[in-house]
Amino acid sequence: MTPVYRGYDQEGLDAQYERLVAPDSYAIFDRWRARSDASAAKRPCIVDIAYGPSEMEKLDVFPSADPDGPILIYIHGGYWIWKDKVDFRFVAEGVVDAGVNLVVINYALTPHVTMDEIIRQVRAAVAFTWKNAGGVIPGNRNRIFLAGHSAGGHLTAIAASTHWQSFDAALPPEIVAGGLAVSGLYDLEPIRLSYLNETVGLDEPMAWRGSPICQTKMEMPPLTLVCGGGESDEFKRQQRDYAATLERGGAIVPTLEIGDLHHFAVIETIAEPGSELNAALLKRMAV
Ligand SMILES: N[C@@H](CC(=O)c1ccccc1NC=O)C(=O)O
Repeated sequence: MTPVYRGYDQEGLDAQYERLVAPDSYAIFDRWRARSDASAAKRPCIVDIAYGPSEMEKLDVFPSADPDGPILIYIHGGYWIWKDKVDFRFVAEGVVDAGVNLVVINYALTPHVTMDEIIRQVRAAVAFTWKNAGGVIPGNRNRIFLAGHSAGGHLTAIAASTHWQSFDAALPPEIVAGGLAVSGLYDLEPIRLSYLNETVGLDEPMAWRGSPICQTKMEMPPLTLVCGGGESDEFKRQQRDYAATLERGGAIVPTLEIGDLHHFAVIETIAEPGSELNAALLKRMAV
């Protein structure tokens, strides 16, 4: 065998970042969509607000009963290739009744755009939310939190490391109060070396620029990291290594590996009041 990354050969590395981790993956995706449709049908929802000029730069807002409550920006996963905000409206079930104003964002996908462009779009969504909080987006702009799963966990962490005044001189130094990343990718180098890169299209400098583990900043907003105990060794390794890197910088990083849940099971529990993941999220937002 020819080692490609950390002792894994190509097949071994690809297996660590497998597409469909559960035998019933497609049934799970159908259930997410059905729960999302039901969730949108039963509560107020403002859909497809443009946060930028391109087709995919749109977000949906689920207002809570507290227009001065926190704002949670949810960033969906799908290895930067698949999925859409409409698949993750079910997240509202876990947060809106607790007084959190939920924003679920879309972003363009690879190979149509580069990772650099996806990161720019997510940053633009966060900046738009800060500028419009208390206006078109209900909620308190001093309490903007980020959460995301998988590729969305990656985008949560990289957005948390943004130098906002370099991104947009009109912004203050910090506009994010904290974040929670579920099953995130914090190191893109193994992604660049895997089968995923045929579509994701990273080169070495872009993988480095886009890796949260390489891009921590001073005074990061506090992050909580969560994954399932049943995820692949690489997902668990990514979480451990990123937490250790942030902790070397002086941060306190609550870290959870939940039960034996797999990659798709863990995110579903975000919508269950009282679950470990839901409790960790509400705690991060102090609600
Ligand atoms: N591979 C799956 C999607 C996928 O990987 C995924 C879907 C939803 C949430 C997270 C995912 N994985 C990482 O971002 C598919 O083929 O649709």
